[in-house]
Amino acid sequence: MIKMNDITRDGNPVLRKRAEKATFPLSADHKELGNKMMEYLINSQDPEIAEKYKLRAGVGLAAPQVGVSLQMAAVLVPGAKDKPPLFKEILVNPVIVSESVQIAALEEGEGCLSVDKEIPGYVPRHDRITIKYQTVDGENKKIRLKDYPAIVCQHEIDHLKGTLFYDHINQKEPLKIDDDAVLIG
Ligand SMILES: CC(C)(C)[C@H](NC(=O)Nc1cc(F)cc(F)c1)C(=O)N(CC(=O)NO)CC1CCCC1
Ligand SMILES: [Zn+2]
Repeated sequence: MIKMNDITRDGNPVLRKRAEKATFPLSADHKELGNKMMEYLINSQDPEIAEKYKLRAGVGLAAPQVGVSLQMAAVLVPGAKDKPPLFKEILVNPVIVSESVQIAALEEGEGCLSVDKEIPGYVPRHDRITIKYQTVDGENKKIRLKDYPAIVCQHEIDHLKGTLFYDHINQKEPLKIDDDAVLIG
């Protein structure tokens, strides 16, 4: 199982590389990697397992964060208690094909499993996006996302381009954001 010490941290060049496109059919190793990344998210959201293995509760994990420069990311956005997840998918070769003019940001700012320090500030993103991606079985999908799931997917797709969340923060005025930006609580 993936544990915290398997997660690459800021400073590791793999986090700043543009990840390689995955080719199909996916190798057994790449399929396994996707499942392991999703398993991390599931484990990390289980209070007992997270406590036992000291896992940070994660909603998304991109392959470069486990040292593999491949265009693949697992996303697991939990739903309300005892409800199914809002969004659960392993995205292969994801591409944002359209994005709203409307800007959105998490009210609390963002963190990252690969960044150990807190970096305050709004991370401006798009409130709604349309993503095209392939599943691990090579099926082509096109989905529209908004609000928190959209933020998570933008954060993960950034990792595949070597971008980290704080690259988007206004260094001079971290808490400055468009007046009409949607703040997601
Ligand atoms: C960095 C960390 C704080 C661990 C962040 N989790 C999070 O924001 N809260 C969270 C965790 C849950 F399990 C369930 C839940 F609803 C909320 C996170 O997983 N990521 C993913 C990451 O680092 N991917 O590379 C950072 C988030 C910041 C904005 C979107 C993803
Ligand atoms: Zn991250």
